Amino acid sequence: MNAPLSEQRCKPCEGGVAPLSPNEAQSLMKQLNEHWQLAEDGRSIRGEWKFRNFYQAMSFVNAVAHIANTEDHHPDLEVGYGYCRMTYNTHAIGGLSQNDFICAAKVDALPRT
Ligand SMILES: C[C@H](O)[C@H](O)[C@H]1CNC2=NC(N)=NC(=O)C2=N1
Repeated sequence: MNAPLSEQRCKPCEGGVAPLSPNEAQSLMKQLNEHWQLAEDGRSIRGEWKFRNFYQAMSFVNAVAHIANTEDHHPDLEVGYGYCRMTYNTHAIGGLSQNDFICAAKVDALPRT
């Protein structure tokens, strides 16, 4: 049995491996919370969060940035007053890897205010 995604660490990825298949991606989606959606083309996952104000949104996004820095795997972020939207994919392979799901699970494990 593998460790939960949120306890795994990202592995450096510089290409040369196949992206996850749609079936593999669908199966990993079950370990993420309801914020996340698998893109129709199966090449990215996207999440949206609502917050009471700018402070809460920025606090969340700073914690997400910390995950990105410690895992060396980086989301695309849109953030503003009361909202954050986030997309993960693995640029090096033009699709999804386990790294995307590890980071998404770590985002899900963040404490919410
Ligand atoms: C070696 C290291 O894994 C790569 O440079 C990382 C950095 N962060 C990254 N982030 C994302 N989202 N995709 C990548 O392919 C990627 N590559």
